[in-house]
Amino acid sequence: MLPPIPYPDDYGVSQYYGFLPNELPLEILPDPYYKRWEYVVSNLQALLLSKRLRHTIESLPIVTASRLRTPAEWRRAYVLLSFMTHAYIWGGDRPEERIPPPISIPYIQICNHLDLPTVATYAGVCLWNFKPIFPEEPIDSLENLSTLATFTGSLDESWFYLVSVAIEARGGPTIPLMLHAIAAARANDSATVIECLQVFATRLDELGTVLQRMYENCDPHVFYHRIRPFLAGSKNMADAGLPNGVVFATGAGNEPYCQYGGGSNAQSSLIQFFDIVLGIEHRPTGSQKPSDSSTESEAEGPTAKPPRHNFIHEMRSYMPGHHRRFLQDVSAVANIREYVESHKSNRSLSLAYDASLAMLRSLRDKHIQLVSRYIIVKSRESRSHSRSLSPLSAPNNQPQPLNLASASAHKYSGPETAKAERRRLRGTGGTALIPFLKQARDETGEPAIDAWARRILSNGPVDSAGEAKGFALGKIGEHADGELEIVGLAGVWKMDDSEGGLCHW
Ligand code: HEM
Ligand SMILES: N[C@@H](CC(=O)c1ccccc1NC=O)C(=O)O
Repeated sequence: MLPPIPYPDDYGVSQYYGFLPNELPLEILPDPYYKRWEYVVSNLQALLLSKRLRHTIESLPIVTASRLRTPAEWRRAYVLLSFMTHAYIWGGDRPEERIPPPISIPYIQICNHLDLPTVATYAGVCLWNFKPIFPEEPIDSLENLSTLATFTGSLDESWFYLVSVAIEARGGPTIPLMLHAIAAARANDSATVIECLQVFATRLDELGTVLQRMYENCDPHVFYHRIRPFLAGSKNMADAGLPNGVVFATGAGNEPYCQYGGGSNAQSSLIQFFDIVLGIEHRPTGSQKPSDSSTESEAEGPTAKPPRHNFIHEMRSYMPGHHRRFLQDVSAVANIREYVESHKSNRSLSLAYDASLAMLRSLRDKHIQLVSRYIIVKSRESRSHSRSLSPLSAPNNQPQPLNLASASAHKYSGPETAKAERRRLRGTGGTALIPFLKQARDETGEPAIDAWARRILSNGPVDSAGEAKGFALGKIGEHADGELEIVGLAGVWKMDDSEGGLCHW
């Protein structure tokens, strides 16, 4: 018996808005018991700039989660506590590692309830932190979206979150669409699978267009120096002044240090849903695609290495529990890749599938460009700027603040070492940025390459013009020395007999 195809409503996933809540986020908690949280968050920017934020939070009366009622209230409370916690940690001259009881106590309760870690995740800053400008109009357009909470009060920060909200809203309808495709593949209804894949590819293409609207209102300088520092977590933050992580002090005594990665769009269940339905596998960062023979020995041999860090999978533990379980259950039924591979002669099916892969890959390409402009370029600029200032030219010759949020995204301490730069160029989860993102992009094209490789091996590769026979997305050519080369979605592949066939070049 095949497992049932998950029904989105059972997991708090909307048929229309996907992982955005079906009911709009609350703009305010209705119970006046929580009014002080609301006051603090609505004045966050002023409290931060005037350096009154920490004292204000320390002086709050302790209120617990006991009066939260509806799911929307729990989500609003998570947003409020996430913003307060990050403002508290990063909103001073130095980061503060001890979170005081007025926020620790309710934050732990709320996160337990929602099955989330005690850190500002993508759900807290994006999914549950928006409102439509005109409530009767659709939320899948940036023109109709506004944010609820921000650290800086800037349009740049709002826009940074809202681009993701618009992507989630525009991508939401692909969830029922692709679940329908899974059901159609089960029923061997290839015409429906093709139709769904075609609509899916078009939608993915639209999401790329929305992604590129980031440049319109989010300035890379503001992002890198003013916004990003507040989104940092407590993991790998020694350079920023949190060598051990943070402690959520509840008054019980002996509370442990904990370390969590900061917010990241890698925590978006929607993007992971795309990978899952298309059968895209993401390997641990830095590991090659195993050949059939090497898998076994790697897993079981006497010199078996411990499994490597798989950042994308780890990010599922930063998703709300319901969403994480939805992805798990969709993984158990995802059959499209297998269906396409077992119907190789159906060219329309392969084309529609490969087009979806190509669109998702192109989304990742656009994203890499965004990361270069918003992080890599900005971080290099800061480095050359700090080189041009000698440490002795600092005002009053005082040690410079370690704080990520008030100064810039890395500490000022004179010329930076190569090691420090490498560290800084890691994402919120400590991944070596560009290689990680490029690997994720390349893995997106792999199922298409696999399908080509198999077809080539069984059918013979090229026609007289050196073009692939009927392959839309790759070109196959023969070099003068007789070597076969395929320029595919994921790069260049060559036939190498010593490697046992087609291999990535
Ligand atoms: C200025 C805007 C953005 C910047 C600077 C940025 C930066 C990053 C960074 C540094 C990572 C590496 C993982 C980490 O450490 O967090 C990442 C991952 C990721 N980002 Fe973004 N991001 C931005 C916007 C977006 C948006 C709007 C999307 C929505 C499609 C997105 C989707 C992803 C995904 C899916 C990953 C995981 C890697 C993958 O699956 O390819 N990002 N981003
Ligand atoms: N990973 C990004 C941060 C990031 O993408 C992000 C963080 C919190 C909420 C949303 C995010 N992404 C895009 O809207 C960074 O390292 O700067």
